[in-house]
Amino acid sequence: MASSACTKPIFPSSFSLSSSSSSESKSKLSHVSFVNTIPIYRKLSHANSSKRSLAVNSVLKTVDPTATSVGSSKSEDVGFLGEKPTILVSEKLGEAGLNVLRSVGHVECAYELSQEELCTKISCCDALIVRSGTKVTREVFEAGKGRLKVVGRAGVGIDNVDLQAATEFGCLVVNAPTANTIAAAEHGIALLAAMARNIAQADASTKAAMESDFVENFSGKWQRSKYVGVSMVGKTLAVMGFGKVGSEVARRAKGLGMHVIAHDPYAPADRARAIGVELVSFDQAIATADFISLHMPLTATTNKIFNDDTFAKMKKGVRIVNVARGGVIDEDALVRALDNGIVAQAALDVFTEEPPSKESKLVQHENVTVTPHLGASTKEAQEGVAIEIAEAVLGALKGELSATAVNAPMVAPEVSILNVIFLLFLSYTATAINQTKQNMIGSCDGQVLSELAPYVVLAEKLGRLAVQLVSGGSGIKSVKVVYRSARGPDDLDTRLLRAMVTKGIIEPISNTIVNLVNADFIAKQKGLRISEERVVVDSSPELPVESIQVQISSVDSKFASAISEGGHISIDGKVKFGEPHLTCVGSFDVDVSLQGNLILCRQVDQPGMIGRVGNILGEQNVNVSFMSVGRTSRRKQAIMAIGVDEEPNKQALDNIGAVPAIEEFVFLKL
Ligand SMILES: NC(=O)c1ccc[n+]([C@@H]2O[C@H](COP(=O)([O-])OP(=O)(O)OC[C@H]3O[C@@H](n4cnc5c(N)ncnc54)[C@H](O)[C@@H]3O)[C@@H](O)[C@H]2O)c1
Ligand SMILES: O=C(O)[C@H](O)COP(=O)(O)O
Repeated sequence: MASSACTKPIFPSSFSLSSSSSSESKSKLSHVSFVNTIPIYRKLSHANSSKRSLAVNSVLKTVDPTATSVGSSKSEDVGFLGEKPTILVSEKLGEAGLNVLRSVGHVECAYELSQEELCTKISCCDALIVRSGTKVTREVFEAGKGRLKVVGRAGVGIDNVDLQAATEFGCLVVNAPTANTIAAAEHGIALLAAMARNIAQADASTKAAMESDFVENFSGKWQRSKYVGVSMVGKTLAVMGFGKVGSEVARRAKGLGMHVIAHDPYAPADRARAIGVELVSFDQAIATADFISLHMPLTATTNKIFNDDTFAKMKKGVRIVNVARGGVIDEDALVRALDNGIVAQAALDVFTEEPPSKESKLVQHENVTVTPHLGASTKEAQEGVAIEIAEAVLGALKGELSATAVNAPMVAPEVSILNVIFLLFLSYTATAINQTKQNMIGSCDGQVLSELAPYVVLAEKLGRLAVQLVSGGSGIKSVKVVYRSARGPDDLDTRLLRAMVTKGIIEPISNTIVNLVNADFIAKQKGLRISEERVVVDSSPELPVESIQVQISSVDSKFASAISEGGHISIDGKVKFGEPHLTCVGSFDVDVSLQGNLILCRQVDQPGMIGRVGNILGEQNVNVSFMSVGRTSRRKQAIMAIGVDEEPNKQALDNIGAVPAIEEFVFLKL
């Protein structure tokens, strides 16, 4: 059992305020010293109530006016006041990173802890550093309550960290997203070649023959004909997920003389072109590939995306490599596909359950090569992630904003209205956002949140809708957000709204949590250019924003009517009666409350359409919440926007598509 003796926490567990205001006209918030490690957005001036601005206090020193005593383990000249931080490292971390941590804190390396041991130790720690093997559950955050300030994930995937719990307990989670990219790509290529040439099987057979008492001179076991492989040159490799790792795999496969295609609905086409890779649809990729290499994140959309249906569409004899996440493959379906020969071989570094159970038919399958999640395990990558994460964790402990923060902390409402804004970023659903809004707004003293809150919800929903209108195979590169407002640029700070549009666009297509801290960083990392335009309109300056328009350029749309005359996907929204509404799709005016889900149909304007679609939905017990029709002119083209509480099943959607007057339709989740 782990020791439970604790040294003093480096910071008190609650915020303390030191007010030194001499002028009533200045906000008390500008005089607050936050005795914590939470990145804070500080309100610079509140003197002119019509001018509201947010500013990032990028290196917020943690000044505790009460902390004056100097103890023997004080850490000075490194940005910490009070005791040195205690940092628990629960999985092997590169020495260079450990040295960075040791230079400022007490570092304890304790590997293979049980959950109980981890919970005991964590109550004495300010920071925890893990890889993918430690499950950082709600219980861990509960045990670390009041002390644990930051969890550092020395790698990319954060699926082993309960982000919601981290957020609720005010614990920042940071990762190291770039330092192991090359290692993962190299491992993908290593598995590809090993699989094509049966390296693992041949190695095992040859060694087994040497150990056997029954063979002499390898008689019958020098299996040259059994392990004839396949060549890679000239073969088609489909890279599924053309992000950091996928594009490096593609680059290397080109060097091996392979014909490389890629599927990634959100990758910029010019990045693919630059590497000489053609972006294709999912079906085209899997139907034409001789080899398929998986590099997408595990999200609700990609979960078991390789299943009986998709294996059936593959070329017989295809070979599959997975160094992404086990969950993107239905493992039972893969066993079936291997048994019936659709998949000739698979090489897997990752599994739904890690380590897999002893009974796993997949791991035991003779045509499967496995490694125990070694993608990131090179000396170089481990040194790289160790330094990257050590710096991120120490920065977070000093109160610096981290570009690799994947959540944001929840703080007491009385601290700052600006901190409350973070809460909106933590809310994954509209309901949660609304609840948060209801719970928090009343207790806040500023106006920034209360006036922007409904627009924050609108901005995220417009982003979420717009990205769902992009058809597969085309990359999103450029997004423009147009704000129509009666206020001048100085009176409207749109960073929060821009971040929410970014969140709405990115979160449905990745496993990245976007917040105010990391929105611009994530957008840049994904090659997404978000530009903004403000149009001054003649309306009430009481409203911060009259309407928001989200445009996505140079992409095809699943719903052609969403393309405006300017040639881009374009949707507009407004806040009406405190609720977000969709007011324009492409060139069609509509008016539908953005709640639940949405069906957009284009049809020839004629009587009876609302009834027909309403009946189809009603038959499937789908409740229509709102409906609006916008048309070019009488009896010409019209768009019907239908808000629905439930998700219609396939039958209902097929029936809508079969209505003769309906020319196109799309179902969108809000
Ligand atoms: N085995 C290992 O040790 C190891 C090491 C590093 C990364 N990884 C894993 O590899 C994966 C990729 O990592 P990365 O750093 O390249 O991430 P990334 O975010 O840079 O790239 C992921 C790409 O997948 C794309 N994508 C999202 N949804 C998709 C879909 N439905 N179909 C196709 N593409 C889709 C995204 O647009 C993005 O371009 C992650 O799952 C990560 O956890 C594993
Ligand atoms: O997500 C990642 O970074 C990889 O899967 C590596 O995980 P690891 O740090 O546990 O090797």
